[in-house]
Amino acid sequence: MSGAIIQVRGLRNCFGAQVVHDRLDLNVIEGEILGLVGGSGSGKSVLLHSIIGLHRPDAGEVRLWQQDLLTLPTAQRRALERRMGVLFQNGALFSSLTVLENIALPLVEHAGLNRRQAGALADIKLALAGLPALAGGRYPSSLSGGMVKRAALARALALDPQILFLDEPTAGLDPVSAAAFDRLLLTLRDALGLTVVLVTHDLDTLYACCDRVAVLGQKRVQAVGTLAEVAATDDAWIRDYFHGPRGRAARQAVHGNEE
Ligand SMILES: Nc1ncnc2c1ncn2[C@@H]1O[C@H](COP(=O)(O)OP(=O)(O)OP(=O)(O)O)[C@@H](O)[C@H]1O
Repeated sequence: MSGAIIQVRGLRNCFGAQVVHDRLDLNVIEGEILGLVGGSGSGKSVLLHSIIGLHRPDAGEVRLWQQDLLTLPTAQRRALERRMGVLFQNGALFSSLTVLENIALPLVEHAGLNRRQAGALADIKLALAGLPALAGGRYPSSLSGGMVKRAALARALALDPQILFLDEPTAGLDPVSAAAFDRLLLTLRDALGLTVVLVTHDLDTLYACCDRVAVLGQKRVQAVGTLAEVAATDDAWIRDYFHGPRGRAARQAVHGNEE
């Protein structure tokens, strides 16, 4: 792992009188899978949206590859955006398009491919996300939850991003599908050299996939480091989260009973 590919400095986000983030700092290291965790409403999604330029912070700075997305001229901003893939919480696929058309869309719109070329590449992304070719002709509403996540992942990978952002990718999946998604993520990271930022409540995903974890709370990053480092932090929420029954079960599933 080399330097920080994402630097968040002094981030402040407010909605009316509600302060969600205040002087929040975070680094994401190239090649890592970083898990973002924290209680409901701690601002994980708002942080993700701030990083990808969907939400303009009230103060502070987000630098991606040393550049501030929000101050770049449009063409440069678009170029930087193409280096990021995003899987939103509900998949956010267009319901009136087939899965293949959903994946091909960014290739037509942002990479300037014709429909035939985009379709051929979309087929490859579909396979990369572990979906059978037949799924390409189906509409999102006819897919299982796990397949929707994979279709959304295929679309997020359409433009060969270097950073992948995932907002609760395993939410709503049964444990077997969630574990399969975790394995797919690790395979893709290793094969494609991706950097991954992952918002999750899923302790199994954290233990199975993440190199580091950042815990949001009290408007900041309360702790960041390896799972072992973060789990050892003296903080009430972290203690309950990592050392409660679910945390113990997730840790044992990966490490056995050695602790
Ligand atoms: N567009 C908005 N307008 C007003 N308030 C917002 C908006 N977006 C987020 N918030 C508020 O900001 C806070 C943080 O929201 P966010 O969705 O980032 O939390 P989260 O940590 O992702 O929560 P969860 O784990 O429940 O998904 C919440 O109190 C939310 O109501």
